[in-house]
Amino acid sequence: MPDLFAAPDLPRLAVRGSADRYPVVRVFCVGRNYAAHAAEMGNEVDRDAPFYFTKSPFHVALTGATLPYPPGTQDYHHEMEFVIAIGAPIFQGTRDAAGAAIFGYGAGLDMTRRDLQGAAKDKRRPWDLGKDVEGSAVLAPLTRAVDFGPVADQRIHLTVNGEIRQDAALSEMIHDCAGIVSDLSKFYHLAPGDIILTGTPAGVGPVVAGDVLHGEVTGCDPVDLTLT
Ligand SMILES: CC(=O)CC(=O)C(=O)O
Repeated sequence: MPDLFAAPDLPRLAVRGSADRYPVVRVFCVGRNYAAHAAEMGNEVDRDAPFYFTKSPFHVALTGATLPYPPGTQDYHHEMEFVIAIGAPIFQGTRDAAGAAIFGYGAGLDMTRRDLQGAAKDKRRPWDLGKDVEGSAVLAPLTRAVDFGPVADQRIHLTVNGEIRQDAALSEMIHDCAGIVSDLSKFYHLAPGDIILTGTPAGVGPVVAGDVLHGEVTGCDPVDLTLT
C-alpha cells in the first residue's frame, strides 16, 4: 500500500577513512556533564548518574550547514560536545559491555534556545522547545573507536568567528563514555543508529545571524555551522 506522503530519509554521517555511512536513528543528550558548565548555569552536578534529554533525528544538520537563526528565540546558544555513536545492541550492560558497544566518536553542536530552556525550567516544564530545535544537532563525520583510541584528555574546543569560546579536555567529563552508555542502557535498548551527545564544557554563549562556528575534538573531524 502506498505511503500517504514522502517520509524524510534519516540523516547519514560519514565515517572517517571509509565510504560507509552511519544512519542516525535516535539522538540522546547528556546534561551537566562538566562541573564548570554546571556552575556557569548556576547548577550542581549529579555525580551519581547522568540525566538525559532527546532530539529528533530529523533535527540533525550535517557539518558545514548554513542555517537560519531559528524562530522563537532571542538567545540562541552554542554548546560544543563530544559525540558517541553506538555500534552494537546493548541493554542493561556493564561498563565493559558499554565500551565494547561503542562504534565511534565525533564532534557535535547542541544548539539551544537558552531563553526558552530557562522559561521551561522556571515553570518545571519539559525542555523540548529549548533543545529540540530544527537543525540544532549539528554532527561531524565519525571516527571509529579503534582509530580514536582511549578517550583521555583530548582537547574539545569551539571558536565563533575565529574567537575561542569553549576549551576543555574530555577528561573533565563527570560521567565517562562507558558510564554514560551503561547507564542509558538501563532505560533503552540501545542499538546501532543511536547517537549520544555527552554534554558541553564551560563557555556557552549566544550567537547571532552571520556567525561562523567551528568546533574541534582532537582525533575527530571538525564540526562547522554558519548562521544566516
Ligand atoms: C544546562 C544545559 O543546557 C544542559 C546541557 O545541554 C549540557 O549541560 O550540556
